[in-house]
Amino acid sequence: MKKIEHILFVVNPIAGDNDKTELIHLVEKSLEERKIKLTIYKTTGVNDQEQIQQKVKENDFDCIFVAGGDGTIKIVAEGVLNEDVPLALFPSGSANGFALNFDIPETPQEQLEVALNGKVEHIDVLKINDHISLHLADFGVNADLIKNYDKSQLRGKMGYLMQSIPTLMKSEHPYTFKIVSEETSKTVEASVLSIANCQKYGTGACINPQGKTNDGQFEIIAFKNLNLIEIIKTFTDQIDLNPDFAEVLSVKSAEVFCEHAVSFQIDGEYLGKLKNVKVKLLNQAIPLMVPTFYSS
Ligand SMILES: Nc1ncnc2c1ncn2[C@@H]1O[C@H](COP(=O)(O)OP(=O)(O)OP(=O)(O)O)[C@@H](O)[C@H]1O
Repeated sequence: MKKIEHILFVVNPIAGDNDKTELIHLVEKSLEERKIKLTIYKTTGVNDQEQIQQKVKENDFDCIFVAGGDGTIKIVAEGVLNEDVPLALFPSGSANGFALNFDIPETPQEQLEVALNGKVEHIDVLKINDHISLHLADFGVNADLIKNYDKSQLRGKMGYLMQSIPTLMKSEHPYTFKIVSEETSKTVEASVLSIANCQKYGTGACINPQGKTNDGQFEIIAFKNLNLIEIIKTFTDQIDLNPDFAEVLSVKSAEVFCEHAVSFQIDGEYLGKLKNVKVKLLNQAIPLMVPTFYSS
């Protein structure tokens, strides 16, 4: 990586409902000591992607620091997809599932060390219909949960937990999906059909143990039932998913058709009920700062 001279720091002030003043001071002080120029952009929730794109076009940033949750990372990544500027993560949202996949450390000091002295990993990105997915998309019960979470007042993990039982009671799973790809064409019944670029959800559940974020492939995983024991196992260091619980397909592109419209979410954003999605992989499209010990 070339010498760092100018950094853009995108901060979502409301993400995770936590105060980011200390983090901003830490970054300001450290960069000043290193004589690195810093531009801070605080998101407003309106036209953030366009504003960030504009700043990136007008400046020659060497890295973009992002403080927020998965939603903020996505806004930034989508906006600078073709710019080849590495992103560095300061996870501070209520959902930080994407960062969890790259061993990003917990403290802001350590995160800053990765941002400045880590290594660059180029990661795959999925294009699903007209959207970008960095992390995990799915049809079914989890998308229903995200819809219900969005409508509720309670944020964070507790908000998800509170919605889980009512969601399970109301969802009409399992659903029937037809998956068509270069590699295969098959019909599956599933409660959740995941389209996975990464391994882990923000809860830490590893639903795609085979997933590598730079191998030019992604996984489609049909969770045939919501077996509690198997779900608990996804929180442990399991090697593989039980085939009676989940069927995994590794593909390079795919189209998914649903018998009836089913709830769908991408990276935590609910997109409504859909009958069909087309998925294309953009190989190693995003440069990301990761710890030097990280191995994909
Ligand atoms: N200043 C702001 N005021 C209100 N909304 C904002 C602001 N800045 C960004 N946003 C919105 O925050 C969302 C992204 O939040 P992000 O996912 O990063 O954090 P989060 O705490 O995990 O969020 P959530 O609890 O909704 O999952 C986007 O929808 C974005 O438009």
